[in-house]
Amino acid sequence: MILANPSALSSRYVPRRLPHREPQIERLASLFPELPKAPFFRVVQLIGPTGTGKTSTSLFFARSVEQQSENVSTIYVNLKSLRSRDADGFPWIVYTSILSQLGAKPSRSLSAAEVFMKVVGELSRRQKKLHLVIVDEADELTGPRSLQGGQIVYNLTRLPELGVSNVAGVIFIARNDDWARGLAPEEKSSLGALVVRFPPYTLSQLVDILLYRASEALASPEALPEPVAEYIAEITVDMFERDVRKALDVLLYSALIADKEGSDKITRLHVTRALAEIMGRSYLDDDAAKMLGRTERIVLAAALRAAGSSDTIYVSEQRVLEEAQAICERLGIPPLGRREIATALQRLHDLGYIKVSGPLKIFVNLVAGENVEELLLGNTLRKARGSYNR
Ligand SMILES: Nc1ncnc2c1ncn2[C@@H]1O[C@H](COP(=O)(O)OP(=O)(O)OP(=O)(O)O)[C@@H](O)[C@H]1O
Repeated sequence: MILANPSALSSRYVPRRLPHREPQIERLASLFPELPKAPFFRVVQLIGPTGTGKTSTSLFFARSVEQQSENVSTIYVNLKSLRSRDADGFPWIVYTSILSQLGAKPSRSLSAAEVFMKVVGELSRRQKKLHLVIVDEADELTGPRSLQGGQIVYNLTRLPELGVSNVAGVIFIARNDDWARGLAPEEKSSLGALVVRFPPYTLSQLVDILLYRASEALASPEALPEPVAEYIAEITVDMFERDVRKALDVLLYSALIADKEGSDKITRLHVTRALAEIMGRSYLDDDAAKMLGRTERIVLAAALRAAGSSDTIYVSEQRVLEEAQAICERLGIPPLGRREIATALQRLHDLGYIKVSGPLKIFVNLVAGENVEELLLGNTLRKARGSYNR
């Protein structure tokens, strides 16, 4: 089996190394220089788009501090997974989650404010321990939740003022700076200005990360040839806004497909098939086909033909153009102009049948039955024959 250690590709797994996140880890360490000894309370924000390693970096840092001293203990809350529809109930759930991580039993009869005071009491009671609080998906806190919702940011950032001396700090993780804009003014000011930024990974960084993660999860390094890792990285840049989580999902699915086939390595074809599964391709039926104009039908049929005869997931605009002219010739109609084809491609992109990432990269995001050409071109063909017969 290629996939020797699938859990090493799971989203909860924090790897032993985080290539290309060394600067962020060092910056975090520099913001908490006293750890794992005496605490000096700090509030830090980790900001960056999806899949840039924010959560992993925070947990990696926490783990390295915990390894230096058994007195250090991390409290991690993910606000998305605790999300509650009831804004008033939300802080109660958050404080309750913190309380249970401190080993105390929450009680339903307490209000959110009372549970928070219990958290303060528990922290003060555990003087031998030094805590680091990580609040992930902090974007969930903005707006009414922060104001009506028990002022979670306000409370957590004022722990020292409440007499808690054994919390080293709170790390808030969010996707962009806007999250703080929705906070109440007093909460915003308590956040301070310590921000660690997470820029999206570059293509070559994605390749490095894929090869490293594959080395932990796959049976041998040969199971993921470098050109295939580059191919996954390219797809991640073009289609998934450089989100490394998506790259790892494609790697995991590709490895599963390769294993099912009994292959000893992952190929581009496995990646292509994995991608189709992940993207949940659209399905073209009769009704959907009726919504398309004649040029769009011809161009879509051309893109499907080009994709069918290609060994990569992309086709170029030039290949679509050649196929489209061949179809026009067969239909006995004048060839389509470049501009006409470009407009049709844009509309097909807007409808989600294809994804255009430049003239060389058109991905056909469509599953079609065997009769797809009849579905797309049947009418045009019959009309063309009719006018020919007349
Ligand atoms: N530099 C890296 N090296 C190895 N794996 C990484 C690296 N960065 C991220 N990953 C992996 O990518 C996945 C997503 O990372 P993580 O959850 O840390 O991103 P995030 O920025 O917090 O995303 P989100 O904003 O969606 O929560 C995880 O499985 C993580 O282990």
